[in-house]
Amino acid sequence: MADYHQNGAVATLHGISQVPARQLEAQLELFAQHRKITLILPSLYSELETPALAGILDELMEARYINHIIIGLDRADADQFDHARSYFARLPQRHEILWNDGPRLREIQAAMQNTGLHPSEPGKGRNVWYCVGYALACRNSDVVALHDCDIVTYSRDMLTRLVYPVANPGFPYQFCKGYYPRIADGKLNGRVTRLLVTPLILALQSCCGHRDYLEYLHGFRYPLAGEFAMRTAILPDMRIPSDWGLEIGVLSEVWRNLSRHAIAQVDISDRYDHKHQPLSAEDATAGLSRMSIDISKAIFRKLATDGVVFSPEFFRTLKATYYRRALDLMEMYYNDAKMNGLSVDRHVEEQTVELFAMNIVEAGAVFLDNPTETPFIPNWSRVQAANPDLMEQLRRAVAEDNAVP
Ligand SMILES: O=C(O)[C@H](O)COP(=O)(O)O
Repeated sequence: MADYHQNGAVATLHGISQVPARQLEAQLELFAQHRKITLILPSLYSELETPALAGILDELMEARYINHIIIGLDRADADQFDHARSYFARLPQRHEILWNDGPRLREIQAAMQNTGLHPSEPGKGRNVWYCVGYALACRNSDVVALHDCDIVTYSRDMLTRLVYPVANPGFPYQFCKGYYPRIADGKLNGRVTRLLVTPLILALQSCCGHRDYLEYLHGFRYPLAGEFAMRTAILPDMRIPSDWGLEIGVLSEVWRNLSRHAIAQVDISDRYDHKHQPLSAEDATAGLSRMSIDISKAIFRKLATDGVVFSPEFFRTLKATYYRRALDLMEMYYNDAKMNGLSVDRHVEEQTVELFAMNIVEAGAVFLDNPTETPFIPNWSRVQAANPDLMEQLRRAVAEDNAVP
């Protein structure tokens, strides 16, 4: 049974739903006549070979309220790009593929490198950043939504609910983040959200005292959800992290740029499952281990800009506080899972918490040792100022790549 609790930090739009999904969709189709909606899909070529993306396309074919779909394609050679073009051809909406590894976009990336504004590392952040630049260059959208391409439990109702709050002209929201429980095969998932982000925020609240930013972050029911929608007008000023801090980085940018009254989160599904990354306990440069370090750094950096002073002693105390909080939460997750007929492996969860505790100290050390590190890719307003032609070059390059042979 869904509740209707509001935490006061950001508006929460629940899934108590007495409104049939098709009715919500019909309303959205009306709003979409005046607020054009673009969907960004950051994808790896390998995802085209999965049933998850095929299922997403089946659903998107019926999403008539979407005006334009922009697919950011990473790790594809020429043959794979050709295959991607025929793969996505069944979408009835206008759509283009950004072939990030193709010669035309490579040339643009090289030109960007000369201005010193190029994203430092490849990955989802860079992919999304180019898609955002292309969406702005097209000048044909009022709302932009984004979601991952590995969602196994996808239905277009998720997209409808995600977009609705920013497309409805009667609502004040400029940014909306999705939330849901990550459960599958009788298991409680969402390991980084449950075992790192929530206890880390609680520990930081204990160590730093009250901070509006921490209260805001804690208000999100699934802060790592990759599903969000926003008014296009806020995109040019948004800096996007190139590493795994993408989701937290976007929330931080929204906190900096918008009033709280303009921010919402929405229940988009009763159940969510996706591709699971390995924990990668042996290798801190991969899997959830790397993710936990990038996310911790993203939060520390944001707090530093809010005046928090860090030291090695602080991080030692934080680690101890985090560990205690995480163990307390583990108990709660365990009992919650049990009562709902789900399972949680307490031993594995505890090992995960031990790894995350070490990674918090590691992230703190990296933060202290690299005071000038900026993993943010510059926002498009700055890129426009540095190179006013770039957006148009990007638009032309994508048009040529996608032109019928
Ligand atoms: O959301 C998360 O916590 C991470 O993406 C990991 O998710 P998983 O445990 O469901 O793989």
